[in-house]
Amino acid sequence: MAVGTVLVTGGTGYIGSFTTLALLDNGYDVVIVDNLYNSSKVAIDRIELISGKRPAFYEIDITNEAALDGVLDKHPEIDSVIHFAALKAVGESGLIPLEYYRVNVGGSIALLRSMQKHSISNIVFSSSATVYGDATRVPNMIPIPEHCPIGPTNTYGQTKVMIETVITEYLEAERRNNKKAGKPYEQFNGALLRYFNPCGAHPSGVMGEDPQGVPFNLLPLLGKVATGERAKLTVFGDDYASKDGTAIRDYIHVLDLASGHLAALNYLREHKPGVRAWNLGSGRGSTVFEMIKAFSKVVGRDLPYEVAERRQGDVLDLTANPARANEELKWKTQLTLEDACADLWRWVENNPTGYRQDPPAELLEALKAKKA
Ligand SMILES: O=c1ccn([C@@H]2O[C@H](COP(=O)(O)OP(=O)(O)O[C@H]3O[C@H](CO)[C@H](O)[C@H](O)[C@H]3O)[C@@H](O)[C@H]2O)c(=O)[nH]1
Repeated sequence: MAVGTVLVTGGTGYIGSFTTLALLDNGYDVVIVDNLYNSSKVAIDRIELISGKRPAFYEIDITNEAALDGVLDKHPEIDSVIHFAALKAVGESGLIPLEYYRVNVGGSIALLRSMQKHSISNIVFSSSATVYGDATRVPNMIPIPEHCPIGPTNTYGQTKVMIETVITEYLEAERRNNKKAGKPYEQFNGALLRYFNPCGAHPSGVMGEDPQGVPFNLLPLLGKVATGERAKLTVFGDDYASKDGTAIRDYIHVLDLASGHLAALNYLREHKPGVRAWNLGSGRGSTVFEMIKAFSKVVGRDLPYEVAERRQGDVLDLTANPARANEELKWKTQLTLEDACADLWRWVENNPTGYRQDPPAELLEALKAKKA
């Protein structure tokens, strides 16, 4: 029998698909809802290829409360939710803020309302380190602990803060109201997972990030330079107060990030802590130049770049203090930057069009041999 059944919203996306894989590999059953806006259904085939298990899937928009109700009616076995479904492009969020609030905040409210109607009371939420904004504005806050003051610098980050607030106030009210009425209340629990910079792919080379449009994150762009799809990388600013002038981020392998979700879910179920935020990062900062060097090394040649102006809204340093997750969730990153670069390159080199083509036969053979 399954350990439990989890509704994963946005489960065909990059982090959602890897978390689904981690859940299936650890005895959970999974039901995915996703509108495929920035993802592909093929991710489900790859999850099955690797895990031997297929999650249930419903093509549903997170803002459609009636449709969510329908899925929860059909799956009374669902006892927890991991919520990824959202729009996530920082630049775009400033251009169409209403759409970001409608989908991200409105979608989360629809989900919580549907959960409430179906007495599902555990939620793990995909938040972001972007809620901290420029942590260098506060003395002694790098590496960033969870008590660092919140201060997002863009609309996308603002939606994450608002969703954290909605989840917190909702769950705390449920606990309070039920306690007052003499009813059980400890079942209402929430994890706010603030991720730093997710990267990497599955080591098999058959599963990775497959954004539908033009990527805007550093590592996917470096991948495109390596395959020749882009002539060079543009480095956004070399006049930051870092050792080489480029900005510092805490890059975390997507497999580690996925296991962080599993650890948080297990913690909620076991310890019933109410609502709690955890940073998911490695605690190690790397500059843009260090990333170019690390990725060039796995590709086997120097990747071309040019330095341009800083990108608007970028901050000097987003490095996690992951001590709380290390201690409470008994979770810490296991994989290195070199692992992430090697796995990303294997994915990109073998699947230049992402999920739009089958992976090479030799990768499938290797996967089969490994499973046998
Ligand atoms: O072409 C590029 C792309 C990025 N960078 C630099 O590389 C670093 C990382 O940039 P990413 O766009 O990969 O990541 P961000 O730190 O900007 O973004 C992360 O934080 C964001 C909020 O700040 C969102 O949460 C986003 O999903 C998450 O990946 C930054 O210093 C950026 O300036 C470049 O130099 N050139």
